[in-house]
Amino acid sequence: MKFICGRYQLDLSRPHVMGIVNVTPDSFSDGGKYSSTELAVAHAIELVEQGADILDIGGESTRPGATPVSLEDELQRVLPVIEQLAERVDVPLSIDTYKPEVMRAAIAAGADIVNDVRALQEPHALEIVAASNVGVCLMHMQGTPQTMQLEPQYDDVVTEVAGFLQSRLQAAQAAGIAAERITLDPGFGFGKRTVHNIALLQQLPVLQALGYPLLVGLSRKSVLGKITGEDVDSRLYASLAASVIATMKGAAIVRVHDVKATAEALKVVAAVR
Ligand SMILES: Nc1nc2[nH]c(SCC(=O)O)nc2c(=O)[nH]1
Repeated sequence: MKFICGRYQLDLSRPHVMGIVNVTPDSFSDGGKYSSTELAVAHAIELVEQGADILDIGGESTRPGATPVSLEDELQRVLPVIEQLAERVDVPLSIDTYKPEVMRAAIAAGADIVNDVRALQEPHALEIVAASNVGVCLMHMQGTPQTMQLEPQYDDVVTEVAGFLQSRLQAAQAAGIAAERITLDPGFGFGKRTVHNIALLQQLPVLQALGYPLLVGLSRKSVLGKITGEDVDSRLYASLAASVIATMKGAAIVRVHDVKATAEALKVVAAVR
């Protein structure tokens, strides 16, 4: 299964690890010695050394209830990191944003993938991606980061998420984005309760049947906390279990914080799957 993303063409027949690089001032507690750019770049390089196949750079937290970040602030955070990494690492760089202006600037700075939690629904997002040769991840979210966890409701979450992703696929194809440039993502935790997240993981093969590589992000998420009782800093083992389950059920890419542990676990999956 081929994924064309900018300068790269990935063979997704083996599971790939996408390392998370959060470039938000509060994501690196360094006492102000270095800027978040230097720390983010150093962290990203370390993730590649640990086995990251892809880096996902994000300047705005989309966690439930997260405060929105201005366009200027997001650009100032992510562009220097992408520019430096484009020269220093040899893996696809993904920009985790829903803002079309950030997509445009990040692509110009060297991003190979647009990872959009809003599935290119913002005005001009489809055109910006179509005019490039970057890969794209179309993710499902119900509501917005500010509202999505207020009593999310579904009649049948898997059918509804699949239907949304199909509608976004049609929009992407209509805009001229080639199928080989597209991955899909159920958006674990984005407007879903534990029962919904578990159903989506259990029935991942239904989404895989849409015919596109699946990207899954469960790393350290609250559904794992609900299942294990562990807080966010103690969810490595649960995250590894989630990555193994997801890839055994067909996920092609897992988006994680803990790259070395996940890369090793996925070597076993690749040997057995
Ligand atoms: N494609 C994709 N992008 C993401 N960005 C975040 S940010 C929230 C967090 O990491 O807790 N989650 C995801 C995800 O699940 N899929």
